[in-house]
Amino acid sequence: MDKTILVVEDDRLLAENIQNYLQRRDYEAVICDSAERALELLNTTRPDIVLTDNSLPGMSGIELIRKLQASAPNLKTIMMTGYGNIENAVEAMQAGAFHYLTKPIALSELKVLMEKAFGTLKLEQKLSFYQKREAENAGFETLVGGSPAMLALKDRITRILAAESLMKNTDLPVVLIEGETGTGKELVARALHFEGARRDNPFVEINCAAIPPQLLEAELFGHEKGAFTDAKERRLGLVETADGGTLFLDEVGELDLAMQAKLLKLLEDRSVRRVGSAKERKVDVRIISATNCDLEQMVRQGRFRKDLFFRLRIISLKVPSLRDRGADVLLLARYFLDLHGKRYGKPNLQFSRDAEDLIASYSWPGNVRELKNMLEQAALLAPDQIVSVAQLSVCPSLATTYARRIGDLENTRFTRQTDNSEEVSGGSCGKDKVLGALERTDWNVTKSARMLGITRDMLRYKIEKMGLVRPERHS
Ligand SMILES: Nc1ncnc2c1ncn2[C@@H]1O[C@H](COP(=O)(O)OP(=O)(O)OP(=O)(O)O)[C@@H](O)[C@H]1O
Repeated sequence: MDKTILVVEDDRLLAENIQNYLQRRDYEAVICDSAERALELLNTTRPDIVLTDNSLPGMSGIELIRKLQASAPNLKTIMMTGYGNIENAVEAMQAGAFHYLTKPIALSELKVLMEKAFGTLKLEQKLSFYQKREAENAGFETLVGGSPAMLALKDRITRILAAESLMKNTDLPVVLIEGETGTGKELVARALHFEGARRDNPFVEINCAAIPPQLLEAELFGHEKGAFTDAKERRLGLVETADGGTLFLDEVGELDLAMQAKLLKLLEDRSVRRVGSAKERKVDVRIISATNCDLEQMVRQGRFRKDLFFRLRIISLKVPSLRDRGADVLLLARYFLDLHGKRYGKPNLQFSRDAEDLIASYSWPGNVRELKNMLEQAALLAPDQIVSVAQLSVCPSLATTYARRIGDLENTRFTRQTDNSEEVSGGSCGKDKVLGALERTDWNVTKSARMLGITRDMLRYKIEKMGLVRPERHS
């Protein structure tokens, strides 16, 4: 990386001193004596850092920083202020400066600051590299499926994106994505972000069910140093991290009422207050949330705020369950078998006829995720090119269904009904019930799964997804 610094200083001697010092350290240093000239030089010198004095003839250094923030936000600016002129330093930082230096300039301090600024730039470049890589796997085409239900969903997403592209600003509407667990809600959220106007900015996700309520506020809104015992440093929250981009709130139905009130405030004021701070900070985030709960029912039960529900559901998307996608089940099964097969060095894996029948007849309570995970195991363990029922039966719940299907049609119907029940699908937002069952059975997964009417695999998945941890016993 070429490291170029533009020094804006009308004291010629000082400017040349700084230039010589930086050049001796292998930096490219260009000097100029006014903010206006600095702006002209931007295109030709393409600096990474602008080091500027404040009192310049014409436009001030602070004004220059403001202009640079607006036109070249990736650039790092550093303000040089007169000794004791702390107001200027504060103003510069508020205008978006990376740092400030007090005059007389200590060259050793300048060196440390340059290293720090270039270190930050490198990290940011790395982040944007990861972001680009992530974007490649997050577009619209990652949503496999051609069933009427999926085509309707894709059509709705396309229409939303088309309408958003006509918007004059990037203040994109809030979206709520509903659907059973594992149906692809996160994939839909990513498609909306990476196909939309905010695609070059961060996509930050948080699973509201996986973080204990007492930690969630600091995680989302950040905290100041010393705000609580473990707050050794000031930390940005995820909302601020997502500034300019999208904040994806997964399992939003798991937020408790106190956090719901804070989220509502964020949606209304577009600002955050870090824990331990009195200051509100403006943020520009697009909020997409997802849930497998029946939020309307939760509103009726007083468990979810009505005003928040309406705020979150400006645009609503429903992702269909896998069992309602007809031939997509096989399409996805072949897609995943191929995907995992290639990963494990087994290209050209195929299903036997029976295996396809079985896949098509099972009700997939864990939806696409269950299918994908099951096929990873099948691909890994496949002894030859044809994947038969025997390889699929590594998934106990599937084996049971198959056994029932061929032995007892009545039972199959029963299984399907059970699998379709709210409890299995997570449609009634089962965290309390899951926890209740686990507590009653002393965390016996088999017994709890039976009690809940779901498979053991499904219960294990839910435990992991909901971040449930068995409490330690105290003797
Ligand atoms: N239509 C699809 N095409 C390809 N892969 C899919 C599709 N739908 C889901 N997947 C894959 O299935 C897995 C689960 O999807 P995802 O995490 O988006 O589901 P979810 O609805 O957000 O789940 P949860 O409610 O548990 O958070 C992911 O690995 C995802 O890539």
